[in-house]
Amino acid sequence: MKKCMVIINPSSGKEKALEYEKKIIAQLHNYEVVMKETMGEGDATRYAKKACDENYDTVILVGGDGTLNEGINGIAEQPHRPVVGIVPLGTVNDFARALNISLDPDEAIALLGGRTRKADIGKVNDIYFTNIIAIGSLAEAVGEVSVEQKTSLGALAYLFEGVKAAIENDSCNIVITANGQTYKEDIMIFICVLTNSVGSFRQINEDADTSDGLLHGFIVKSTNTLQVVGTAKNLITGNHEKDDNITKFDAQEIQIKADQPLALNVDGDLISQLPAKISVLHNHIEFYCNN
Ligand SMILES: Nc1ncnc2c1ncn2[C@@H]1O[C@H](COP(=O)(O)OP(=O)(O)OP(=O)(O)O)[C@@H](O)[C@H]1O
Repeated sequence: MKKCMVIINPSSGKEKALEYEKKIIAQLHNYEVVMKETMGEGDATRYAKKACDENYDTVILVGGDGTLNEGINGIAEQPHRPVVGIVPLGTVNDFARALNISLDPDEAIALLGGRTRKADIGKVNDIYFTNIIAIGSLAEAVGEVSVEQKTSLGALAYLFEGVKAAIENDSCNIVITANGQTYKEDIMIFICVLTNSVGSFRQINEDADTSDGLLHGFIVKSTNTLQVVGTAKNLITGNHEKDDNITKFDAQEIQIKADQPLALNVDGDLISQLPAKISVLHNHIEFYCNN
């Protein structure tokens, strides 16, 4: 019988994640299912790695983008990589959106065990990511949103922190190298994205596909308070070309350094620091999805 490990973060989904346990087991009735509950940081990584070591066929990650990122970090390095299922219970769920997985948990559960598609996985230094790397004061502010804020405010928590950081407008100097070209910029934010869903905005990186083998980089220059709102709007609505403060490029590898200590926001959490080497692992993991 095929083996499936279900990794549930009970703190996600407004703390209702465990309610889906029975439905997942019913959906995967032809699998031997082992349930694991995370207690805190690193658990999803450890359980997912164990599933690879023990040749599980499938790993289901039940939680938000944080749980997904941790699970992928347990799988990406391993020679045997199970098919991954996602039950998205986060506030943003960018990767699930990009793979066309319903944000309705019941509909997402109905996809488990069905059609699959391979997707690219990003690597920054020795950490893996599914969706985004961000650098700059805005990226730091978003990374500092607490689990409690997200539980009570949902996506608004990100909006509050983002607006606060944009108004304070702390800039930083970074050097980015990609495709043999070097950009030395005073930035408000730099983002490197794999998919077409960025903080749930779908127009920023509309043409990207989860399996295009590319990193999509956006350098947003630091600007004066008057221009900040216009530039943010142009970024969000995909009007990059008409805004001199935004430079967009695609690459397979990006190197970034700075002369000051700068945190790296990886899939929504501050978990590393510059310097960074970012690369893409093409079609590296197979996911249950609707495509
Ligand atoms: N039992 C638990 N109680 C509290 N926190 C937990 C528990 N298990 C895991 N965590 C933590 O939850 C975080 C991940 O939460 P989640 O999956 O909701 O992602 P998220 O990044 O908060 O998602 P989103 O931003 O989309 O809401 C990780 O930091 C992890 O360490």
